[in-house]
Formats: sequence, structure tokens, C-alpha cells
Amino acid sequence: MERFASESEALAHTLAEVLAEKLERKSNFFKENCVRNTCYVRMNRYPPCPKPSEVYGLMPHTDSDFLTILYQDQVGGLQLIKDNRWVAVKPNPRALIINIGDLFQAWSNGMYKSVEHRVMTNPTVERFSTAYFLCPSYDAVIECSGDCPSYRNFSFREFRQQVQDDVKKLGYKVGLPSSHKEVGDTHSTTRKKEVPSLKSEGEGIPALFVRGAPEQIWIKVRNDGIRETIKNMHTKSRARIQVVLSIYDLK
Ligand SMILES: O=C(O)CCC(=O)C(=O)O
Ligand SMILES: [Fe+2]
Repeated sequence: MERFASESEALAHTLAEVLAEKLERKSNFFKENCVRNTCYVRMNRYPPCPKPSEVYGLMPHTDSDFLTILYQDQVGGLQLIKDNRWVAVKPNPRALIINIGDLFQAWSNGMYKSVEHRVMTNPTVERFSTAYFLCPSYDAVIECSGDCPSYRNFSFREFRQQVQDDVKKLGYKVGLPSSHKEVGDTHSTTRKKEVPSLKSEGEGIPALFVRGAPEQIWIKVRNDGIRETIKNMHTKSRARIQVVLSIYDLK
């Protein structure tokens, strides 16, 4: 677990810096603000559930961090929204899944989009996953980039507080406002509507290959190729970046 944490730490910083460089923003932000005691690893266990159609393993959500490095076991159940539909992310023991979180969405002025995802339960098999969250200190201020920022500046403490308050009051996280400028304006943001049916597990996204789609970019990176691969990838503006990474990097 310690190894997962330290390898993920290095990887998360590399990815964040390169993604920042692509925005032509100072890449030392992450070194200065996302330090060891502000980031964390979470281990998730999903027990078998007799009523999988009625109970989520994890409710649909976006992560409240800069980016998440996720390793899932072979059971499956992770799904994300792609092209307005839920699709399964096929388990692959040699891949890590990297999700952009809310903070990167705000920091990049929506260039990188936080990915909505959820976990379905399995009626017979228990499932495990491990996630590393790249988070800043509570006092860090998230400054939206660009001449026409879509979000006002806010501290991570403020954002966390808003998420907690929303969950308490409304029963779900509102997260970043989708079309309003003010973080904290919970009433202006409607809950995302339920997206249509999911594709079957078999149709899910293979977790280790390169594919470009209008809204998502999948890249395969090995060993020390991370920087070059990301630098060279073709990002359409406002692309949603979903990075699928070879676990060879973890040796
Ligand atoms: O278990 C998974 O695959 C996803 C976990 C997750 O989304 C989270 O911990 O935020
Ligand atoms: Fe998550």
C-alpha cells in the first residue's frame, strides 16, 4: 500500500504538471500545494449485494480533487459517463484509471472536465478498489485560468465545506456549477439528470489502448513516456481527458 501511495504520488504530480504545462500555467502549483499530508489513498470494499439493481456500490459522483489514480480488481462495476451514457470500464490488471477531478476542471477553466462515475454492486462477488487522490491543502486557492474565467477563485476548504453542506441538506453532492460563475451558489445548479441506460459490460471501454473521441482522450503510456505522450496528444479545446495508464510504470 505504501508503494502504491508513493508511486501514485510521483505519477499524479507528473501528470498534473504536464497537464498544467499544456495550459501554459505554472506547473509548480502542485508541488507547492499538493503535499504528502494533503493527499490520501482510499481503499474501497464492496460486499456482494443481493439487490444489485437497487443499490449502488458508490453513487454517481465526481471526485473533489485534482486527479485520482484508481486501481480496480477483476470484478468490474465501475462505470463512467461517456457520450451521455453510462459505460463500464472493463477491468484490466495492467491498467490504472486516471480521473480528472473537480479542482482541475475549475483550475483549467473547464479545459479538463471532471468525470462523473459510479460503482454498481455485484450479487455474488465482493469487489475492491484503491484510489489515490491528489488534493491541495485546505487553504490553497483554486484560481481559474484564462481571460474569461468560468469560476471565481475559491479555497479547497470552501469547496469541501460546500460539498459537505450539500450532501447534508440535499442528500447529494452538487459539485461545480455547470453554467454559473459562482461556486457556492447551490440553488443555481440543478442536479444532473439521470443519463440513459448503460451499455453491457462487454461493450465497456477497454482499459489499455489509445483512442480519441470528441470528448475523451485515451492514452497509453509506458515507463518514462508519460510526459512525451501527454505533450504530444492532440487535445481539442474543452476536451475531457481520461487517461488510462499502463501499470508497467509501477514495475
Ligand atoms: O471503486 C471504484 O472503482 C471507484 C471508487 C471511487 O470512485 C472513489 O473512491 O471515489
Ligand atoms: Fe470517485
